[in-house]
Amino acid sequence: MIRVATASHAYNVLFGHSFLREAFESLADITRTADRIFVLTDENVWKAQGDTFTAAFPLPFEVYVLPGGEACKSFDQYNACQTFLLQQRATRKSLIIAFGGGAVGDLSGFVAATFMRGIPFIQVPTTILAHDSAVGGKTAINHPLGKNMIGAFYQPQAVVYDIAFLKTLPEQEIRSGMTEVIKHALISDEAWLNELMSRSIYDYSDDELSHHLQKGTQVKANIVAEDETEQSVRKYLNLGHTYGHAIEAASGYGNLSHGESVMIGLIYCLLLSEQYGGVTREQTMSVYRYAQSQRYPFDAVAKFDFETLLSYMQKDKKAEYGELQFVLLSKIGEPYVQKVDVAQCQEVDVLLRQLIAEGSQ
Ligand SMILES: NC(=O)c1ccc[n+]([C@@H]2O[C@H](COP(=O)([O-])OP(=O)(O)OC[C@H]3O[C@@H](n4cnc5c(N)ncnc54)[C@H](O)[C@@H]3O)[C@@H](O)[C@H]2O)c1
Ligand SMILES: O=C(O)C(=O)C[C@@H](O)[C@H](O)[C@H](O)COP(=O)(O)O
Ligand SMILES: [Zn+2]
Repeated sequence: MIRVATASHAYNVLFGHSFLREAFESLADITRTADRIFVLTDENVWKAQGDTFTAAFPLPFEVYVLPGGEACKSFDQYNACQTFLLQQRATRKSLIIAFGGGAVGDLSGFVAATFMRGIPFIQVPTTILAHDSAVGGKTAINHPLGKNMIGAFYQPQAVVYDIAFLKTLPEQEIRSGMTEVIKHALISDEAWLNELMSRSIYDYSDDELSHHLQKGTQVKANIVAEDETEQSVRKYLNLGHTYGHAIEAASGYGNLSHGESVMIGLIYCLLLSEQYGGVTREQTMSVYRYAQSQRYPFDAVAKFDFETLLSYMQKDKKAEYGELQFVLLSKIGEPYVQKVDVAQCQEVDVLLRQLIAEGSQ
């Protein structure tokens, strides 16, 4: 169990294998005050894991099934959830369960944050990536002009992480989720990064994966306990996301996964960090070569010109007074925030494209 003690609310992240029933029985203090329970999920999750959820969940519930993946983080789906809750006569005493990956979690959290000005919710993550998204209370939907542009900081009452749900994840989602694990290592611990890079992300046993997910969750829990609303150190969790979100948004939400896009952004940030005397080219290359060997889709960068990516980067939530801010590394494990001008941004974009072109020859 990991305790997440944010300024607004403290809660637990429970880890286990096939333990949904026990986990929810242990959360009776939270569930007993709920007049109704509404499970929000998406069609892929419900198809892959709905029967298991239904068999194990110990209380009566209604379910609302959203379109699969990133498509559910839209204004239309947000509105559809609110309509469903109103038609079902949900009240301020109702409880939402977000059963799915980061997309379902982000949308459901925002629905919970705003329905009747806020009702409780519990995260039940079903992806590797959601060791990150289910913790820390960033909830959001996308806008065509930018990723996660509309949202709220709103903490769950608890997170129930049942590793058994990960068994049906497709390869692309293993890759996507492991990016955030690697990000957590990059901002906290070089030895852990090297340990991760000594193995294929596709070969972990349940216990090994659970170990890395708990380490990642702990890194995140420590940071959000210090800075819930991203005034300072929480920005470090955004390593790779300025360029990564731009790639993700430019590719049309859902075409490149979040983690695949962020991995491209991580290499961009390592190249940028080099320019400030942080990491060495050798270190950048070892992460890049590792990511290539794990089939991250670096070729996608060639589909977008720098100006298109820049227009998205300029809407990044870390940008202040018209200036771009990147999270960089002074060394592996030591992040900091740096203002970067457009010319330098472009220079590094060129470097990244060169690296990718050389790598694909
Ligand atoms: N709030 C945060 O702090 C935070 C952190 C990181 C990422 N995010 C957000 O999370 C989202 C990405 O989350 P994600 O990677 O979990 O993607 P996702 O929720 O889109 O899930 C990925 C795909 O896998 C399917 N899926 C999920 N669980 C499955 C399972 N167990 N078996 C089979 N299929 C399954 C989904 O339907 C979807 O098609 C992005 O929108 C990103 O912006 C938020
Ligand atoms: O929790 C955070 O803080 C993060 O930045 C975690 C990121 O992995 C996540 O993708 C987050 O949603 C990005 O936030 P945004 O503020 O850039 O939309
Ligand atoms: Zn992310």
